[in-house]
Amino acid sequence: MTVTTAPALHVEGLRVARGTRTVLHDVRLDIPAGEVTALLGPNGAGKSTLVLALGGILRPTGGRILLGERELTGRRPEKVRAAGVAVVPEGRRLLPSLTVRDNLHAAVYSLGREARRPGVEYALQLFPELRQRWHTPARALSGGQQQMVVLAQALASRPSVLVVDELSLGLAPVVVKRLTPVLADVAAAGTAVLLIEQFAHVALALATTAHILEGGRIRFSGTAQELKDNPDKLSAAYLLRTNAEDSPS
Ligand SMILES: Nc1ncnc2c1ncn2[C@@H]1O[C@H](COP(=O)(O)OP(=O)(O)OP(=O)(O)O)[C@@H](O)[C@H]1O
Repeated sequence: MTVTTAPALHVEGLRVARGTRTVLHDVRLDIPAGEVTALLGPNGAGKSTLVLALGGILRPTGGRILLGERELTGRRPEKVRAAGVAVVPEGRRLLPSLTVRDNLHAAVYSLGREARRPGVEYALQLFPELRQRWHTPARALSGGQQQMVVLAQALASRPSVLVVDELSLGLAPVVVKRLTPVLADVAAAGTAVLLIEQFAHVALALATTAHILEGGRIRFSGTAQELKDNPDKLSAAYLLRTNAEDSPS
């Protein structure tokens, strides 16, 4: 596989408010090309807020977001996306009455004419199962297939950076096992992948570097191996759950 050197995403001193309350304080993260970085943390830690800020949906009140040398802070979502940062927010929905084909075509519509077809082809190489469901309306797909289309939509733009919020939420372990190698392959091909998970085992199995966000602050940054070797460093007990049956209902 050809490894390209995509720029890394750098987050420095990021501060983000929801309403009048600051929920992210001085967040610093590097998301390097060519690997998966995990961001773990309990409910309400601010993970989804960070994802929305990275995607340009929430405007930071302080700090910077850089793609390589390029300033993305305060840019609108379409500009962020055009710069090469694809964000899959938690619970992203497809257009239910549109087919897989039309959902994918809608996602690549804003790309240049030449990039559309190769983008869709690339996404279908990663998820060949979608060819069999090509003319199926999204509402008739299983949860796992819907998540595949959502990831395919993000990957069809061949992003330099892919941010995925709660990949495994609501999915059966067998489906998660199907999806996670795709993220590993995408990273191995040179993309910077940030995987946000409430359940540590999924993310730590893929990640090189891991961060723990708690109360809107980064409490740990180190190797994923360090967290696997020292589970006590995962400060919230439920981060240690090892399968979906343990998920809080
Ligand atoms: N729309 C909103 N308006 C005001 N406060 C919000 C809003 N959305 C989230 N918050 C608050 O911001 C903080 C961070 O929430 P966020 O959703 O980013 O956390 P999270 O780590 O993604 O948790 P979860 O896994 O539960 O989504 C929480 O205290 C939450 O109550």
